[in-house]
Amino acid sequence: MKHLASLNKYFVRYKWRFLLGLLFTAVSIVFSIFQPIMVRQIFDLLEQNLDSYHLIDHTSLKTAFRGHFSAVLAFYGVTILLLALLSGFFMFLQRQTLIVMSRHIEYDLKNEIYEHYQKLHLGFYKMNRTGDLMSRITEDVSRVRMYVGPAVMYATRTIIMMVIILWLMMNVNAELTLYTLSPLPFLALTIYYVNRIIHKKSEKIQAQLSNITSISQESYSGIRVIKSYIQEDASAKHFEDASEEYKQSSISLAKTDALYQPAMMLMIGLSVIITIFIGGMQVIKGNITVGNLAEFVIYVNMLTFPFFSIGWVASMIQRAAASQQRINEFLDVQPEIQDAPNAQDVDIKGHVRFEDVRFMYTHTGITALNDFNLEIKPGEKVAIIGRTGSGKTTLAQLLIRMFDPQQGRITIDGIDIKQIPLHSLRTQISYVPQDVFLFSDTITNNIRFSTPSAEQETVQLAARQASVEKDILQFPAGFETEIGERGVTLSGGQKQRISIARGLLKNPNLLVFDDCLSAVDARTEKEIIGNLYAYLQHKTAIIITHRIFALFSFDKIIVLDEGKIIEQGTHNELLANNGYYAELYQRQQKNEQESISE
Ligand SMILES: Nc1ncnc2c1ncn2[C@@H]1O[C@H](COP(=O)(O)OP(=O)(O)OP(=O)(O)O)[C@@H](O)[C@H]1O
Repeated sequence: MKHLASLNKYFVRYKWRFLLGLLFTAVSIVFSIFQPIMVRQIFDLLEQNLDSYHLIDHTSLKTAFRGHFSAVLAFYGVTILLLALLSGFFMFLQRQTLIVMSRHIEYDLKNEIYEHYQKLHLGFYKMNRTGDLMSRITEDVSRVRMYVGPAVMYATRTIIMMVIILWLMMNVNAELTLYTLSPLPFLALTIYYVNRIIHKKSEKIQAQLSNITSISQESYSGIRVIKSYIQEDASAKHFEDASEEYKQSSISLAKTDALYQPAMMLMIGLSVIITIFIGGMQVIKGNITVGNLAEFVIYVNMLTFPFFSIGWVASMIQRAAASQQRINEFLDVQPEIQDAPNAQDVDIKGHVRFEDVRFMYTHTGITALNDFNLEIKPGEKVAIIGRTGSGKTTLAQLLIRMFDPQQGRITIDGIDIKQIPLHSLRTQISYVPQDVFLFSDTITNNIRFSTPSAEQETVQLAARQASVEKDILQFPAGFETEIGERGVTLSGGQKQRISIARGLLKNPNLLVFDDCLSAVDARTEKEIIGNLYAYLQHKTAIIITHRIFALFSFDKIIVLDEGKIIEQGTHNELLANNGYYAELYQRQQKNEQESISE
């Protein structure tokens, strides 16, 4: 329950709506309470006047009596109808305030979680599964909404109603009240337990349903592999098994559900029978009137829903508390990468230094960089080459502070990057990642992602510089072509070049290209390198690559192995060195010659 306390700030935020909702609830209940009182008065009137009516022996007097009595009854009937309408109207207002408030809270909470997710460091995403992140922002928030909306609404309704009705009943006859209410706590308990069983079963069904969804999603996206390995039958069997489990659980839930209503009706029926039986005896003894008995039967009916709500609300609160606990676990995680308190904006020129940097991925214990030192002067172009897993990407990630090194420091223009606000640092560095990620949107919007305010011409220029403009213009919708699941399927090389265009559009002084030409053919690679040469003239660039770009005259080439620099120098110096670089170069030359002769 303590976990739900973190939601109190929302009740404070929407206090007027909340208080108004409570007021409407109370008013609606008061109007509904008058109805049994009026019924009692009708019955009592009938009881008191029936004997006198029978004693009248004059026909015209009898007719006048009946006329008068009918008018009284009509008055009561209309009043009861009006009361019911008023009660219903205020109930409508109560839902309009409390349920609408819960929708506002749901919206705020989702945004709070989403914004928090955005601030969290990459390590957090490595530690938690995407499905888990998603279910907290969707399913858990929905359960919490059930608490801030319907549960709060029914709980307040129940409390107010029970207090008023119990007071009224006790005033009439305490003994009858106790007898009448005796089955109702069992009703609350039954509802509570049946609800728990239903929820457990529903959760199992939900998990099975998402399993079915992911099985089908995987088989649709992997349909080419399934077909090429002729695994259609196996795939169908896999789906059928999952569906069978789902069917069994759904049938089991339907059986429990079927118990729900009869159990409720049984308890209500029991209360009514007890009321009529014990109440009847009290009427005979003269302790209460027939009107009181009628009033009691209505009270019992009015109380059944509140008692039913107790069980329902209790299980709703339990589920919401568990969900809020899960949400709080994430909300309590502090981003490891944060702005230093004294961080100051700077205009980055591009003088980069790694000083004795050591970095280990804490969750795996892998040391990706060790005693790493490197200086890149403004305007220099540096290539980073090395075997797979040698730490090249890690180096780039450290520069844009996706992670912070455990030892040593990285400076830009002489300032420790921890002293530069994250936003300023990342705005002034273009990082073109190894894994291309394009959104299901138009090509223009994908390129513009790095600079939302960019003009269309600038977007087109960036595409030209990344040698992808011609490809884009071949599509009927050109730059407005939709890409992604329902749009055009791009080749790996086209995707990489769009990703490069996105990086170039930012036009910063410092750029990092992380192996982003791996899917591009040799001719296009030459073209892009030619374009980059002009583009990068006065900029600092780090180009991470598996291939040697002999055409690009790098100021420095760094060869990494197991997180350490094993060679560095210019192209010619490294060839003369006859080490890993020279070996890689010779292998590459040989491959190129072989492919030409083929
Ligand atoms: N997010 C991560 N969590 C844990 N370990 C990681 C992570 N990313 C990389 N590593 C490990 O750190 C080491 C360096 O990886 P890194 O990606 O920097 O190498 P790389 O030289 O860029 O490799 P490649 O050329 O294949 O991209 C590798 O052993 C890798 O397994």
